[in-house]
Amino acid sequence: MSEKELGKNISLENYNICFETAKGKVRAVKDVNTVFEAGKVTGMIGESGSGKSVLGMGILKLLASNAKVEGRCLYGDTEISAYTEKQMDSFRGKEIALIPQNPAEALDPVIRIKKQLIEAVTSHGGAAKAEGEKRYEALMKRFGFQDSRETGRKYSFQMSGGMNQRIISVLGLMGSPKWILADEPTKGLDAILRRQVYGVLKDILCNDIKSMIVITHDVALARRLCDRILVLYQGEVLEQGDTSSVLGQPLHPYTEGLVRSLPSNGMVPIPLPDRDKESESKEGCVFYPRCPRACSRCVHEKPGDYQSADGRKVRCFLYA
Ligand SMILES: Nc1ncnc2c1ncn2[C@@H]1O[C@H](COP(=O)(O)OP(=O)(O)OP(=O)(O)O)[C@@H](O)[C@H]1O
Ligand code: NI
Repeated sequence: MSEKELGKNISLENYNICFETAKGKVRAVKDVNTVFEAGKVTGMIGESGSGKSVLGMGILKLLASNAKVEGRCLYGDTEISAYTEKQMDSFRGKEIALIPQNPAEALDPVIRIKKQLIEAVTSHGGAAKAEGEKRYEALMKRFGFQDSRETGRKYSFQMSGGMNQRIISVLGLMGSPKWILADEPTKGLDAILRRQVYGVLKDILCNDIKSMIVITHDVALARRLCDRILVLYQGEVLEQGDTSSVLGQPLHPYTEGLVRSLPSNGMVPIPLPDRDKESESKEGCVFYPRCPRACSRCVHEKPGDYQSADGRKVRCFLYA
């Protein structure tokens, strides 16, 4: 596939996001340096609150108004973090489309399905109406809606969760984007729906879009779907590299713990933070209070991103 179809690499350089709140500053994303490669699926994993969604929404510039961003986000050589809202508006959907976590929130309950889907591509002066109609028909069939006319007349509340999930996938694909950013596509779904969503993502990967960012708690899903993995903890990317090495032979003690906590590996939980260690240091490694392999250096010094022999980057002094 050509760059025209694959899109361009998304690079983050010294990327930081903090929120100004009544209680002070919350640093949600800290010193991220990474490249999401076009043509690959990159998974962002990590526990709740680790900054996965904030990082994803940062790329798309969909952050709350109290957010402050430092550093750069590039699309190819273009600094999209410097784009105006208007520039971003035509960039989203056309280059990178979001498949949001919650279909119910993404769909407008008072507009019929078909109208919403067509407007997604015609309202920004993008595609012509006829073109939109054609794409709508084709995508609805692909996603298993045999009667696209009947379904198109419905409202989202008249459909099941699984149907709405497929509808927002169609919505994401209407603008023929190069990239998909899927935020927790399987969160809160039962096993059957999870399999369905996985099938939908696989289908998109086989037929339409090769460049994807998938945000998930679900390490098993990440292992099956992703070429590359970013492991987040308290806003930092602690380990990044190919899925097989990161999940197969984890290097960072946190990744090690995550992998050992999987049901298939005996569900050994990661120890909770050590209170004394927590109060001991604020400037050291973020994982220090929970780390079974910490050394004295981790208390007051922040590790950098060290490159391992197989090319992954690990934010841990063990690999300095
Ligand atoms: N508008 C905001 N103002 C203040 N803090 C915020 C805001 N939005 C997010 N945060 C904080 O940023 C941190 C990262 O949140 P984020 O939603 O990215 O986590 P996550 O890894 O996606 O978690 P989950 O798996 O639960 O979706 C959290 O501590 C959250 O409370
Ligand atoms: Ni999230």
